[in-house]
Amino acid sequence: MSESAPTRPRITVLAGPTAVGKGTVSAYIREHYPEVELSVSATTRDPRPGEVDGVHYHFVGPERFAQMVSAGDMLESAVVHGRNSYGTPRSTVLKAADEGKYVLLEIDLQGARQVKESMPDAHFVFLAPPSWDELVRRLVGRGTESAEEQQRRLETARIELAAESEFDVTIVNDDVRRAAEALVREMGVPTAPRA
Ligand SMILES: Nc1ncnc2c1ncn2[C@@H]1O[C@H](COP(=O)(O)OP(=O)(O)OP(=O)(O)O)[C@@H](O)[C@H]1O
Ligand SMILES: Nc1nc2c(ncn2[C@@H]2O[C@H](COP(=O)(O)O)[C@@H](O)[C@H]2O)c(=O)[nH]1
Repeated sequence: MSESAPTRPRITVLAGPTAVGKGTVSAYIREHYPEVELSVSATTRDPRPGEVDGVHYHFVGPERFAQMVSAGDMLESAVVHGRNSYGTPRSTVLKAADEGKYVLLEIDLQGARQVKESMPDAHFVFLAPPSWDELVRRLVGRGTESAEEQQRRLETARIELAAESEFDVTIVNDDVRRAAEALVREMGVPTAPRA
């Protein structure tokens, strides 16, 4: 019997409600799995303290963002929480995928739906909170948004939680390391037990 052909890594899309821990899980993967290519999105939102341009996001103005969209430079883009624009630069994602890298996109539900249209073979992972109360605790505890913005994000969160069944798999983020290790396994990244 002939050996089966090696499978190429699929692009993985990670979505989930605000403050569930997508960024925290991605940061764990950045630190522990440098072979994973984390897509760096463009956004019109202002940087939070500690966020680095080109690492966490490409921080751009609304005009530059609109130019990128109209030039077809975005794989997907959306206005998230009714306020700022976010988008995935197409060329870096496709180049990394062509090179056979494990690519991870951390994006919102609208973006995930757009990627599903253009790349139905991608792998769609939903990150869920242990409970609604814990989600609220994390959002408030992060302390990066005003009370008004927190309210807006929680309204979006209700919509995003209702869309969980659109995803291939759900990972509950009850523990960052456990959730991140589950995600890299879902991505097919070779893993070794870690101390
Ligand atoms: N497993 C966890 N247990 C406890 N706290 C967590 C866990 N994962 C993340 N957090 C905390 O929850 C807060 C929100 O996490 P994070 O910013 O990563 O969420 P996010 O999903 O990227 O949010 P957003 O969509 O709003 O950008 C942070 O303060 C983070 O430290
Ligand atoms: N559709 C897209 N959504 C994105 C992208 N990059 C991030 N996001 C999502 O936006 C919200 C808010 O992020 P925050 O950093 O302001 O808290 C969150 O759900 C992200 O996943 C993107 O390129 N496209």
